[in-house]
Amino acid sequence: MISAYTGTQIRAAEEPLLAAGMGAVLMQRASQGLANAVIRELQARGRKLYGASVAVLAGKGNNGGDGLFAAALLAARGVRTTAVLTGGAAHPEALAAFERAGGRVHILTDSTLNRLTAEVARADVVIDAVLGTGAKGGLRGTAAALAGRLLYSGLGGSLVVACDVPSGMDADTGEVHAPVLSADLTVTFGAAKAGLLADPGADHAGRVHVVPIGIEENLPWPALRRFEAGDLFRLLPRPGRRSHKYSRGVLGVVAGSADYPGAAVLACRGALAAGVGMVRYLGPPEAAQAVRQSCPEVVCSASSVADTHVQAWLVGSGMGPSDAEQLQRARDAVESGLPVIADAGALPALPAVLAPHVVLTPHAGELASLLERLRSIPDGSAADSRFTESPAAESPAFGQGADRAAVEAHTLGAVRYAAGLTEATVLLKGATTLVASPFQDFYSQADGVPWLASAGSGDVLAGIIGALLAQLGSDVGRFRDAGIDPDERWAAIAALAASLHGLAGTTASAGGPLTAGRIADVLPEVWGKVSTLSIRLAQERNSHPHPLR
Ligand SMILES: NC(=O)C1=CN([C@@H]2O[C@H](COP(=O)(O)OP(=O)(O)OC[C@H]3O[C@@H](n4cnc5c(N)ncnc54)[C@H](OP(=O)(O)O)[C@@H]3O)[C@@H](O)[C@H]2O)[C@@H](O)CC1
Ligand SMILES: [K+]
Repeated sequence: MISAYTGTQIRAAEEPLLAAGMGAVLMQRASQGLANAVIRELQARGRKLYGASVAVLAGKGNNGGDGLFAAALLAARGVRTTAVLTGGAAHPEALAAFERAGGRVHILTDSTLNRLTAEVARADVVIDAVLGTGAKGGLRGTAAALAGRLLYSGLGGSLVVACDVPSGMDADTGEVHAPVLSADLTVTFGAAKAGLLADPGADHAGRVHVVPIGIEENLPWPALRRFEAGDLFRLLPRPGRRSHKYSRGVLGVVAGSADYPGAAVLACRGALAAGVGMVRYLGPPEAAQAVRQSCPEVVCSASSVADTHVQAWLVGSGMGPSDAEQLQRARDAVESGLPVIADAGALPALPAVLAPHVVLTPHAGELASLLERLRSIPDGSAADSRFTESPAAESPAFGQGADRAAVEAHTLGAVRYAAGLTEATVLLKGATTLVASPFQDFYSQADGVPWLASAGSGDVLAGIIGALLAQLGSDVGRFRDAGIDPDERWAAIAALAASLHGLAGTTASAGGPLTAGRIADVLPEVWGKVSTLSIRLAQERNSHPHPLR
């Protein structure tokens, strides 16, 4: 499991060490880790250190200090190093060390902007050390102009390495203040920052590499977590010798419509591939017919929710506002008190306030609509009072209303806000999938590939979540043993499903396009390989000195 923290949490964890006079030691560890990472990248590209060129963009704070100390270490190894001071001043000791090591220093001003842009663009490696966790907002003035020009003209073959965070990215939330240099690699100190694991920050972070600096014991409960293969291996269900189809979990599926029978098929295929003991499908004849043809394993009927014995429900995929009977079933499923995954068409039809065992799975547009609907609920309901108390309500993105772009720019805030308002578990689909529990536990999974953005992919994900809810929903001990609060297991289950879906999508794509049905086809094989994968990742971690964790 990878744990990520806000910049504020990291700074608080540093505090006791700073008070003990260890600030310089922390910086030395950080800059050594950064320099090592740059050396590894150059060597991986077959470059000799002697003669390679590194440009460091250094702000006036400690982030710039890390960059300058790292560049000094590189200069001592024969790397040609140039520092561009973006804030006039620089961390004094780091600047002195850099100059002693033979680095060249330039001050960024309006008159040096053109020349320095060209010089930086020629470097083999650009270290972005303008702003770190102490930043307020994004790059300003000539620093913004330099970044803008580098982005506009392209950095050619330069490798961009962000020091701690890409400058202009909010370490807490992943929000970005343009212009931000997109990094190939972010070398981050102490622990991963939450913003690196949430879009749009993750878009700019590249690979994330954590350098331990000795604050680990002071870290609090993480702001965000990410499951890895080993966690999947530990948490995914496996049938016992005496298991039977009912004990392994039965999922009820209320999905599809006469217009969209395919959604019902894909949801059922996702569920079957994710190990559920049995699927019972309820829906209109057109969709039931399609399900029977594609999935003879599924038991189809037109009965009511009350008459159908299951452990969990999947509702909403492929349903529209005019599918009155299906929508009533969706509401009945939520009323039943059983775990529910509510997707697509069900989202606008459910009560405003739900419960943690209801998992909502909107994409950004659907989440914006949901937030708008909740905003318009009259009469100071419970949801309304939380709206004004929520930190996200202070954000211009949500205080004045939400649209798709606002949600995409503030994914972590949006998902947190939605979970708080609805009291449900909310999974926001995207390149990085975020899950928030109403108790404010967060997961981020990014196991997939862009090809997963295809029609029907979300229906398969709904099926996988439903299958895991049916199998794991009552298995409180499994989560407690893994250090997950049992009350938070719904978010963990949704994150596990998102991870499986991403891994299966990656396998189904094999570097090229995929169709949604293929995700379900390869899922059993991916599930089987999770244990092998977890062992391989553990081996890689042991051979790699500073893994992301
Ligand atoms: N604490 C430690 O011991 C360790 C810290 N570490 C490192 O320190 C980093 C945090 O350092 P930091 O706190 O100095 O803040 P940092 O991110 O460099 O920037 C703040 C500076 O920039 C300024 N500024 C602010 N916003 C601005 C803007 N938009 N545009 C322009 N300027 C802006 C602000 O000045 P102000 O405006 O407040 O006068 C201030 O001078 C952290 O990310 C990690 O890399 C590691 O070495 C481990 C040990
Ligand atoms: K930075």
